[in-house]
Amino acid sequence: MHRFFKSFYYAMKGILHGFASERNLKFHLAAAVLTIVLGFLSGLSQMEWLIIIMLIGGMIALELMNTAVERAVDLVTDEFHLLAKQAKDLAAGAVLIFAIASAMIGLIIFIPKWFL
Ligand SMILES: Nc1ncnc2c1ncn2[C@@H]1O[C@H](COP(=O)(O)OP(=O)(O)OP(=O)(O)O)[C@@H](O)[C@H]1O
Repeated sequence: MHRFFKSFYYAMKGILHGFASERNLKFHLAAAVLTIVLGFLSGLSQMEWLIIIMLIGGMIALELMNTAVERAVDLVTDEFHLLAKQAKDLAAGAVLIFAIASAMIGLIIFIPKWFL
């Protein structure tokens, strides 16, 4: 049990470090708060809330993983290296794909509530 709480403690430290140091994570947090406020104003269904929670959680988790890749690459080299570039660009690409999919799903959920 002690090990479990220690892992939880370090995971929380990682999350806090991510939000404190990464501009993108601050942006995602602001977008998440805005989405939740809009969700309450729009009267989302239970299923819509489940989707929104999954998207917000997935987006933040993916951005934390992207930051971890950046840190790991920077630890290995601070010189230009094609593999370092590919690793960072691939991780950033994963974030971008999830962000685009999230934005599209968000529009599909919210547009009918406000404009149709
Ligand atoms: N060691 C490296 N070798 C080659 N290319 C690199 C290297 N480090 C970074 N790059 C390139 O520069 C881009 C930006 O890298 P950087 O580490 O500044 O991350 P970032 O996308 O600006 O993220 P953040 O704003 O969170 O720091 C990478 O996507 C990659 O294409």
